[in-house]
Amino acid sequence: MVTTYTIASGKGGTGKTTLSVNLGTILASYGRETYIMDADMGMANLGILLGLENVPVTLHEVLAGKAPVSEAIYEGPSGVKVVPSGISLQGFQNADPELLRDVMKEIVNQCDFLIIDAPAGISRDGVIPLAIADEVILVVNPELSSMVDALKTKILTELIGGHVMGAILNRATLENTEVSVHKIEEVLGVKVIGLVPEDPNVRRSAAYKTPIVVKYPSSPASIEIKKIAAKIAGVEYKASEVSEKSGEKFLDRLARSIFRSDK
Ligand SMILES: Nc1ncnc2c1ncn2[C@@H]1O[C@H](COP(=O)(O)OP(=O)(O)OP(=O)(O)O)[C@@H](O)[C@H]1O
Repeated sequence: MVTTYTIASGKGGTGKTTLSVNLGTILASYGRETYIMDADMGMANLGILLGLENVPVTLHEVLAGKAPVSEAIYEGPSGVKVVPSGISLQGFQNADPELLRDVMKEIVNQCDFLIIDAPAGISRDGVIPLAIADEVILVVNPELSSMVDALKTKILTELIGGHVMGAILNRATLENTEVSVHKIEEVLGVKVIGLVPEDPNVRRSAAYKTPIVVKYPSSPASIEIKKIAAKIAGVEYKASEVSEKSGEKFLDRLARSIFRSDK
């Protein structure tokens, strides 16, 4: 069974951390033992999104050989386990990304799912998460530049022996979408496994240091993230609330506009 997913993109700011935190939270809510690990060690913000920015031990200390991974595991919403990276530059400099594989192996032994939030770009610490995951999921924004960077990341992943499972189109809107799903699938050569709309509640929930799927579970982005998590877990997604069902009507319109054929 696939257990380790790296959420990557190439371009920065596409929504990797947001999706890692929220997918991890939903997978944990299914009662599956789920870990989220912040491999974006230079620009760590997974811990910040969950209010864990001041914890004493992080992945930095683990990768510097100063602490066992068991001391860097914290409990998040729905019982998801979180391994944050530290926010200090010194901590980043002391961390050896080569040890990431060993840390991952230790975690994989105790979980159903491990979600790795990868850094942007193709630095050494960015390449390792692409190689060690069972599957890489690319996060793409509806812009050509984002698609080009995702393509580079896909090529790199395959060069180093990794595998890309699919792409998530994040921050999709009805109005400004430079690329359709068809185009993304054609260019990247992978399936689009989800379409997450631009949603102001993503930022609002970040301000509350709470995943949107917890703070605003019926918001359009939450609904789509739940559908993606259901696909990953191999369970059927069921809209649970009336507001969730009405949110789906908007999402249907969005999907129709973005799935348009532009061959
Ligand atoms: N679907 C969305 N709707 C609205 N805002 C979003 C959405 N997804 C992400 N954002 C916002 O975009 C910004 C970048 O998101 P995030 O930090 O998750 O990206 P990232 O890819 O992890 O960034 P980095 O490459 O810097 O680590 C954040 O301010 C976040 O709130």
